[in-house]
Amino acid sequence: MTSVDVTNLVKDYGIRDGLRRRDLRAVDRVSFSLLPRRTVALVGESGSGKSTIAKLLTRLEKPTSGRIDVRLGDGTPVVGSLYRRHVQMVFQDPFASLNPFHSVEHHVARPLRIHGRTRGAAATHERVLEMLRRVNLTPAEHMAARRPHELSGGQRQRVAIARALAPGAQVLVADEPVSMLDVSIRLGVLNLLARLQREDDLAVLYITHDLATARHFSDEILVLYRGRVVERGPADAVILDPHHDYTKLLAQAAPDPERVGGVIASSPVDRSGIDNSVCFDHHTGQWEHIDDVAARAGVPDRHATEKRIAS
Ligand SMILES: Nc1ncnc2c1ncn2[C@@H]1O[C@H](COP(=O)(O)OP(=O)(O)OP(=O)(O)O)[C@@H](O)[C@H]1O
Repeated sequence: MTSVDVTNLVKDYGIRDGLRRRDLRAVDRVSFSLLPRRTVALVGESGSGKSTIAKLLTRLEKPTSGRIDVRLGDGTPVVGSLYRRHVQMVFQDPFASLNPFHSVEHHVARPLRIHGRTRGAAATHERVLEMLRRVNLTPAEHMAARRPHELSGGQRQRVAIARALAPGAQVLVADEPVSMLDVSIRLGVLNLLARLQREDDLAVLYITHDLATARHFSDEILVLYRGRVVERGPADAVILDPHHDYTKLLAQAAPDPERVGGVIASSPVDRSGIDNSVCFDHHTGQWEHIDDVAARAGVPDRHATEKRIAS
């Protein structure tokens, strides 16, 4: 069982501003923990920093500062190539994330070989079929021989999930995993992720625009606004009793929080006066300034976090 502690994560990108260059802070002192069998949802609009956090967790980007500590159940740090095996990502676009020239079998077999999970062609083939059955891509022999263009979006995303789990991943970062899929099949893919999570004791970070699925499929929600966490707490509390003006705005923009696919409106809404220097924490029932949250996060208290999330 693997868990992740993210502490005061910061990511600055150098951007061109007219003739000058300046830093844009995409992620500002974000802290959270991912625990086995638990899902944390990161919600926020486009540009709030969600994908940047996913890239930092999966080492596609390097943090400017802050820590990401991945540990096994006994506390052993997960580093180097083991990190890549343990922490895997499911991307938003199942059309772009699979290579059109390779078969389904190739996509799932590759991580098995790279991470030394199977020995020999026969064992690898068997494991590929097993993974395909686990994600309900059957008959597995038939599906293994298909190429991505022969599959629907939902089937492709199942291949992407099988590929992510093949190396024995314990931490799954799912970046808008269903937003490009037909609304009618979204629930099926999310239910599949939930089942795999239970079976493999996965720690999941679920990144989404969709408050309804965030509520149904996560234990904890972090609301991100311009790189900072402005509200956090148990999923129901954040959605049913939002405190921060930004969360309220998201909840209003989502037409029906009970309906899966109730996506946050992408049209511009008035954000004047919204303050991302304060965060409401439903666990403590208190508002805190980001400087105070960040100062406390520097001294992580895992036990308290676990107890809070479990309660
Ligand atoms: N490589 C980059 N170079 C410069 N700026 C970047 C880069 N990647 C992201 N940003 C900026 O960082 C901020 C956060 O972007 P990010 O993609 O993390 O947001 P997001 O919430 O995931 O949005 P979306 O849902 O559209 O992916 C944005 O202002 C974005 O323009």
